[in-house]
Amino acid sequence: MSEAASARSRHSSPAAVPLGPLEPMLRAWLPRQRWFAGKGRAITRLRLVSAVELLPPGSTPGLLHLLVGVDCADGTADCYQLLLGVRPAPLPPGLAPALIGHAERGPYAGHAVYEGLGDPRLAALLLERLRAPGSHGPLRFDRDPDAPIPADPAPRPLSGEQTNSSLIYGDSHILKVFRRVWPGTNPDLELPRALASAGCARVPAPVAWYEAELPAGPPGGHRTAEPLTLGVLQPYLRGSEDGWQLALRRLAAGADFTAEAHALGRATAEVHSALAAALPTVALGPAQAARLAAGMTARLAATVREVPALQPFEDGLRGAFDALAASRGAGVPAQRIHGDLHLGQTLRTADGSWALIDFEGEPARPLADRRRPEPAVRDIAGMLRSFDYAARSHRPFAPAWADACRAAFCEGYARTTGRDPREDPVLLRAYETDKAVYEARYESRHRPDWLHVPMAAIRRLAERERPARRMPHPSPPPPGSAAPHPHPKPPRRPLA
Ligand SMILES: Nc1ncnc2c1ncn2[C@@H]1O[C@H](COP(=O)(O)OP(=O)(O)O)[C@@H](O)[C@H]1O
Ligand SMILES: O=P(O)(O)O[C@H]1O[C@H](CO)[C@@H](O[C@H]2O[C@H](CO)[C@@H](O)[C@H](O)[C@H]2O)[C@H](O)[C@H]1O
Repeated sequence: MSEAASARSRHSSPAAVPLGPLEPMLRAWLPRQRWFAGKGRAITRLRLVSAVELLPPGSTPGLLHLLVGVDCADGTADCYQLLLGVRPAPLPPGLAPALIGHAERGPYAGHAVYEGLGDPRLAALLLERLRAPGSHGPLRFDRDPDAPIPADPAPRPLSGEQTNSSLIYGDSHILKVFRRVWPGTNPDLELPRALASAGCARVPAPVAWYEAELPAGPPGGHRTAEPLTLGVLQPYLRGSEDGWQLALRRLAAGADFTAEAHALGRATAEVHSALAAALPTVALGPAQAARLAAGMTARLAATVREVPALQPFEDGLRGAFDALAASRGAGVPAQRIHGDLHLGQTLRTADGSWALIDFEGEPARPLADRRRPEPAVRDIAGMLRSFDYAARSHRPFAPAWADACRAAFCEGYARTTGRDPREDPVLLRAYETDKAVYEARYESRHRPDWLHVPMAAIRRLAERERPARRMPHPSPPPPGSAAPHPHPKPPRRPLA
């Protein structure tokens, strides 16, 4: 792309860049975006944190990279990454759906401003930047020098529900553009890089990435020189299907999923073992267990305020967290984990193996929390909840299917690590409860029609029943990581 090759970039200081004319259109557009986290909160102010023209002023199209601070009436302040295309109005028909608005004054007067990722020319320019690393104002583009990136593959935006925005390039690579950004390396770059260095092939290895260095830090963050991770390019696993879609297809066909769940348990265990070997681990003692339980309890209280349907169950749910604090941690290892593991974060690849993706952690949690070591059971609880989600999205609800998958997943996990997660029932129940509470808030904010799914789990988890009765008792752990293990059988009793 000749434009890209010859492009200069211009970094303007916040004071010099007029967000003013763009502000009204962005105020209207931002809350409509799937990735906008401030839904339901009134925006009080937009602030320009950084602006870089990635093509020389006057280029057609122009590409404006913005970091925009969004202040809300409830006192929250987030920072979002926007890539805006700028062209003289009107937009070509193919770009019409990407329109954000028309600038009436300022340097872009008479221009249409649109979602730049929807423009193949601008998407191609972004890849060029990643192919030829270097700095553009506060933006720094990096790549793994040993990993080839093809020139000019056709880009297309990934459709579907997403926390961020992704572009697929010629079916060979996928670029995730983070939307809400924080100071500090995003675990979705940090952990896959660590896993790649450790030789773990279960996770696509980042081949290029870009960051921003803002000496003053963005709004809502500390004043820090820590870079903000903005995007990661990784190989696209062509012909793969995500675990959620696969599970739903199996359910619709009345088919078993336990072999896949078992293999998924093994894949998860492999990733956990590699992360534990590559990055620091700590043993959970009384103070850490109390801190974890306090965090879960606080999250429950905050969620009850936001989702009143939870209120009748609050005491029962809190019991799971009290039990965690009372367990005093028991020396359980805490390590870096995936942090938001569910079926939609798994890909069954063309060769039939499982890969894990999206190590960002729960998008609503502060980055510092997400980068803290935690018991691996947190991920296991996430996946167990996901089997329940799948079974509940099927009519009629298929509890035995979910139970069998949950048991198979734990057995697969145990086969690789030698420890069955069900041997830690207090921890597992606390994490499952915390996840269901998170899901209630997530669904009430993003997909109210789905709220009944976590609510069903909440009713079950709030019963003050002994946790050991929740899942079939594990078979004795195999005497070594490589020990053969019989194929999992469905439990006799449904869990729901
Ligand atoms: N390496 C990959 N190969 C193939 N598809 C991928 C890959 N990474 C992500 N995807 C697809 O993109 C979707 C969104 O990716 P994800 O990392 O979960 O983004 P987000 O954080 O925005 O939710 C996934 O559900 C999956 O379908
Ligand atoms: O966007 P992410 O994939 O990072 O994760 C968020 O969205 C998920 C939904 O898309 C949400 O997952 C919940 O719904 C799934 C079914 O759509 C289900 O498999 C998960 O178990 C359930 O938690 C996830 O919690 C949220 O962080």
